[in-house]
Amino acid sequence: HNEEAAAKAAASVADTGAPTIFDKIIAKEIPSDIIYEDENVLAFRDINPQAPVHVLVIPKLRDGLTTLGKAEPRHVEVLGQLLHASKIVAEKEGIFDGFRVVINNGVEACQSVYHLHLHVLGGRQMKWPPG
Ligand SMILES: CCNC(=O)OC[C@H]1O[C@@H](n2cnc3c(=O)[nH]c(N)nc32)[C@H](O)[C@@H]1O
Repeated sequence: HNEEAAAKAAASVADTGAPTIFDKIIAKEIPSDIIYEDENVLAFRDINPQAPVHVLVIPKLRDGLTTLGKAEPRHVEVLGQLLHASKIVAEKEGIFDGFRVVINNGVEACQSVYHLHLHVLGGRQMKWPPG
């Protein structure tokens, strides 16, 4: 029970709505290996890949979307755009026949950057259940 309380406390501290490193990537203030970009979405390689292909797909305008848990009806369009962009990334990366899309929500899910992002993973045999 203590673990749960600690995780909840950590999540509340982590999810402050403060700017994140992803703002600098969106603004092209720091470099990233961009795989796909349109008006609303940016997809770039993860700096610490957990598979041969590991790409992050994020909304360019955060609009309160620090985590999936903060999604509101006004976010439905961009949530769909993120999923569609994930499919485009899988096609571009040649992993269409085997890819995983992961959203980590909160500290217990190991979310570390509080700007909603989808992980597109592939290029190796995945396991189930995930850890
Ligand atoms: C651990 C999963 N939970 C999570 O929250 O994922 C956040 C993801 O963002 C990645 N990342 C962090 N900083 C940077 C950065 O400056 N550049 C890039 N290209 N990726 C970054 C990190 O490796 C992690 O997989």
